[in-house]
Amino acid sequence: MSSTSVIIHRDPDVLAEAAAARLITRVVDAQAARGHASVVLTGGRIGTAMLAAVRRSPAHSAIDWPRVDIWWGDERFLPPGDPERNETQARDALLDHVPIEPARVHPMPADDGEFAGDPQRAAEAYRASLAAAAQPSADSDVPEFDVLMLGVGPDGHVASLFPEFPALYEEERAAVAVHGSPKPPPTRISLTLPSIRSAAEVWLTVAGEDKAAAVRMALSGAGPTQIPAAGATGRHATMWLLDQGAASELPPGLDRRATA
Ligand SMILES: O=C(O)[C@H](O)[C@@H](O)[C@H](O)[C@H](O)COP(=O)(O)O
Repeated sequence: MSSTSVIIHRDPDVLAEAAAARLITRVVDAQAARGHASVVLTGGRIGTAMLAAVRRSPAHSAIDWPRVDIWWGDERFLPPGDPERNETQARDALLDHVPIEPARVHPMPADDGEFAGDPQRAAEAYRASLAAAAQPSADSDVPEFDVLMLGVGPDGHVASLFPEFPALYEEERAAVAVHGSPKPPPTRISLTLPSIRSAAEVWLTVAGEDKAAAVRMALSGAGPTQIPAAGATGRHATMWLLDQGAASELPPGLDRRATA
């Protein structure tokens, strides 16, 4: 049975720091329990700010970084090293500053080499990477993700799953190419809802009043086709980590303030 928690922080900076502390603790606990940890990163401002907060935290040394696997929930299909790529921003914010094993960082392919101009083939390759890392006994085509991080757009999108887009209806493939994204750049690769839902915990980290309506709808029963964030639930836990702006339209009873 999955639980849903809503935790509200004063502002985006406190949200990023608090989410970073929560992530450090969750990774340390996962490593204590099963010897390693598998984390799925998100792009976007708050997702990247959170990674920078992990880097700044002295507690990040409590993580056994060589035993962490890093995946992505989505990626902008751009050339390697493009500053707009989620991988580039995650490396700048955190991954290039911790002793992580390069082979355990699994970026989605860039628009380059054998994948140049072919996001479908890039998505296929990422599906193969996910499947190769899946536990044979788990009868799954993705690894056991301990924490899957997501940002949320004003339209309720998560990863690169946008309202009414075909990728939302994908029930088989773990990752797909997305064309015509309303959020630039237009071509992306994204995990699908079944992959997202396979994670033990899904954390939706959301800041800003422009997201308040999407947050309200997602937590008030909207369907995932209209509000994809509504479909982003974890097997054991779904955590909505919000700042006061993103929480400003929450219905009564869903309003649990973590800080004044
Ligand atoms: O590649 C991306 O753009 C992200 O994965 C996307 O899903 C992002 O998380 C949301 O759009 C929220 O972005 P902000 O936190 O910047 O509002």
